[in-house]
Amino acid sequence: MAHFNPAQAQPLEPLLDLVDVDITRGKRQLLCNLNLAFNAGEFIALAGENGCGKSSLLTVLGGLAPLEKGTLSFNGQPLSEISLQRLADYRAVMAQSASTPFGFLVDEILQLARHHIVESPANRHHIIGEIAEQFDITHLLSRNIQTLSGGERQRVFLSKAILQLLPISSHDSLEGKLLLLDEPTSALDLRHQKLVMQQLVSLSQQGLCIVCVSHDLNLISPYCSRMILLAEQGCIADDKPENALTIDTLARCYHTQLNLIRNLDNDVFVTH
Ligand SMILES: Nc1ncnc2c1ncn2[C@@H]1O[C@H](COP(=O)(O)OP(=O)(O)OP(=O)(O)O)[C@@H](O)[C@H]1O
Repeated sequence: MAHFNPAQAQPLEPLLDLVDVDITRGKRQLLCNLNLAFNAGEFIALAGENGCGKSSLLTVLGGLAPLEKGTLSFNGQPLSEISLQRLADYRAVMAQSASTPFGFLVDEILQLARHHIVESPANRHHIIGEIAEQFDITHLLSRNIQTLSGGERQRVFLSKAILQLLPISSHDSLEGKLLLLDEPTSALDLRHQKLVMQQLVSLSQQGLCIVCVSHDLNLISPYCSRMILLAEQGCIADDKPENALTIDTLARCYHTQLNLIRNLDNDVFVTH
């Protein structure tokens, strides 16, 4: 896969540009006058307390919910003007409780992810096989999705979202594409948490922009390139994780006293 170097890239505009956006759900204004820009090759963690609007923001970023106020452009074009069919080539979303009401086989679900891509069956089989190996689901390919454990299912739906975006040729870059993940590691054991984080870093190094909602700050901090903390109806920190996470931002986010430990590499760890 082509290697993407963000330092060499000189994008004229961000991949995703959010200007003065409000998000309201029911009678509650969740986010107000939000301004954010996301670029190719970034791995961005999105954190904040329960109910602050992370999933709602993700659905807006993915073009799955209309904008009430503000503008949102994707690759320089208003997101609302891009058809869902075309959007499927450029952005994939993994919802918090991704599931299916039908008893598909895992392999069938992964094949569905590439239905919009014109490629040979052999190519499709090869790419699915590679991703299945990377996310440790090869042994699950012939299983009924409804019989899988929570963590197994989570790895299948994460693989599906990634397969939707992978180019036909491994020589093509993932630059210009966006992966939106809502708590993709919440059901994973330690080995699979680490495996998923390493794979996400690798994909972002190939140019993919990843926005990942997570409550597990200690898991994601050493891997993400940027951390956004949502609180007080907006973004209260947007920086490298070691700068975004402070006693003050954590207290504003979670309304409780938390402690921070820094290691020699300046990685930060949050403790109670
Ligand atoms: N359709 C809806 N109607 C009314 N309220 C809604 C609707 N959708 C979401 N909400 C409310 O909006 C708030 C934000 O929800 P959202 O799912 O975005 O939060 P979140 O930050 O992702 O939370 P969590 O960490 O618990 O996943 C919540 O209080 C939720 O109850």
